[in-house]
Amino acid sequence: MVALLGNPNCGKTALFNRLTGSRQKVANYAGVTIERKEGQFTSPEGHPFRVLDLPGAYSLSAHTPDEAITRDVVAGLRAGDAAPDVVVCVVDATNLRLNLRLVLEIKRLGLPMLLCLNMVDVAKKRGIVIDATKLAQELGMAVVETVAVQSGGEKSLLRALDALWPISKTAPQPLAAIDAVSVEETQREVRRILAAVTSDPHGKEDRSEKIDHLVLHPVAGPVILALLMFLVFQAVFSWAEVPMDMIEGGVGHLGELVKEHMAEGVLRSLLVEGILGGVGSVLVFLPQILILFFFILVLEDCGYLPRAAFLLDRMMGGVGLSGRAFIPLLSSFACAVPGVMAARTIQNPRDRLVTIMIAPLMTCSARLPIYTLIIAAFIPERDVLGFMSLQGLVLFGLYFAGIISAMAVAWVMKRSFGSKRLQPLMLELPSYHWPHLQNLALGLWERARTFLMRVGTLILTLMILLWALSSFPGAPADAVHPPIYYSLAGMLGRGLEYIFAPIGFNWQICIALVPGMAAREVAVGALGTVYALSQTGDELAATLVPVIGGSWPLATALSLMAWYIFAPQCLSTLSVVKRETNSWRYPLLMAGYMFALAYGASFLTFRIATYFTGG
Ligand SMILES: Nc1nc2c(ncn2[C@@H]2O[C@H](COP(=O)(O)OP(=O)(O)OP(=O)(O)O)[C@@H](O)[C@H]2O)c(=O)[nH]1
Ligand SMILES: [Mg+2]
Repeated sequence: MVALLGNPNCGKTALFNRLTGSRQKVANYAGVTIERKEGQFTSPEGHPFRVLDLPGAYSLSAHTPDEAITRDVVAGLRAGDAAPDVVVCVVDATNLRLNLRLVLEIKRLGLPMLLCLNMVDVAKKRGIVIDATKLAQELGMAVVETVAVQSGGEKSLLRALDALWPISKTAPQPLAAIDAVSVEETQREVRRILAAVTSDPHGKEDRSEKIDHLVLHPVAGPVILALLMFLVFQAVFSWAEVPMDMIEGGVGHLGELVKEHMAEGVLRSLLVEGILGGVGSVLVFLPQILILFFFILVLEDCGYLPRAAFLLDRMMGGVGLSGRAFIPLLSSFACAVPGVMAARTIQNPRDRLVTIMIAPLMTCSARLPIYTLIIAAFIPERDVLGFMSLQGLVLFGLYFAGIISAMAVAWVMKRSFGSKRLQPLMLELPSYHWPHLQNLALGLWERARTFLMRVGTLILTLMILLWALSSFPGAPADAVHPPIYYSLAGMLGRGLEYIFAPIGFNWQICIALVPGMAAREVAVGALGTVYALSQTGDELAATLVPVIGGSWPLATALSLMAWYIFAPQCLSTLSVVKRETNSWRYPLLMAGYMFALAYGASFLTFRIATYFTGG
């Protein structure tokens, strides 16, 4: 077993992916990997290797939960995991000064070891010269140069691993032996080695500094950040229009085809109303999700994200959150599950807890379909001030409302959890680089795949289930309502209506809320099925937008949007919170406070909107 170890953001995962052909997440900021990941490969000489990718660590005296994973794995302290046979210590060649301390610490473990000077391409470009032979002598281990982002850039590492074969097992020294050496002593050693092997121990870089001068400027910085965010939401609406129309047209066409060629009956209803109506209405949101992720991936890969964290640190400090919370919160825009897990990189346990608790208030991508559906149905396609689309603006507002409420909740929680001390933000600012196209394409592909998998499995299953519940039992002979009204789902919806009528939800929406607990976007699919089945007579199953646009009052639409800003019911988030906090207390508290907020916000929205629209 080979373990890849090193400081955060030095390219361990990129190297792991290159060796094993896996597709673990690689991005240009510290703290991307937060779990141990295992893979395997066969070396050029045919030896089988197992390899571990680990979270980045600054030192073996772990300060955060993700660093602790790394420490425990290399020291062989993790249950069910033997200590690695070989440690490949990956270092960022442009930042040897910072990286060497960990190398020296790991060396004291006494395990067979290799040093991997990664990012030598960047180092060369910047004129940093490192004498690898000398470094190998100084450290007493083989040193290889790699470029983890180029195909073939891992060859030297493979050769070095083959040279170590066969590898015998060595037990690591106890960690106490490592802690015994003082930090000053280690630093002295680092300086001595640096002086011996490099011509330019500082490795200054001006391009990144120049960009930072503008991007981190106290006035220009926040303006740029705001503009960027704004651009993203505009793009989500305007760029997605054509592909969305195409998908919608395709699904509609398919429905027509089925109707033409199948006799009316249960199976046809399942296919058209259950599957195409439900799954199709979720599927159309693929383009918007991909556009949103295109931007997030580009920002991630070029190195802008930690700068944004830096800019927002003061704002977040105002509510008692550390800038460290930025990346977990940002990940939550994709889905709260990775967001909650990314909170492991936060040192202070209270900060970490507050970050976990507010992560689901960030608008996850599963909410995007609901928002855009309602916006498309109720917000006119108009320009504001000549250049902003009103729809994009409303979407921006909804995301913004999520952020503001998260900040408010954080403020309250910080107060009640009783933690006042604020940790200064210590964040490494990686150098900028152009996004790697391959990375980007892979990231988008992964996103599309996860989404389609979800649609094909979870959502499809729920849709079929919902269709069954909505179709049986059938309507009585003297029915005045569409058959779904008398079905099991109809009864459930009408039962829930007692609870939700005060906030303006009709029984159709109430039905959709239930499967929406498993996955929020299912609510949209469910509305698709419910309304397809609600139609009486021979009407064609029209697309959802005109149907709800014609049948809901505006106040209901606004109230539903407000509901989903908080949308308390996401089972996978609650279960990951249970896992990460190791108790039922916090997931229950989370569900409780979010339900209360959702109900309250919807109630207010509905009442105020009803008042103004004269309902
Ligand atoms: N130019 C260049 N870029 C690299 C190289 N290796 C990695 N990168 C980039 O460096 C960044 C960090 O890579 P990761 O593989 O995520 O780093 P990591 O060590 O796994 O980071 P953590 O998981 O946060 O500890 C990414 O943007 C990569 O594209 C390299 O050899 N050359
Ligand atoms: Mg990594």
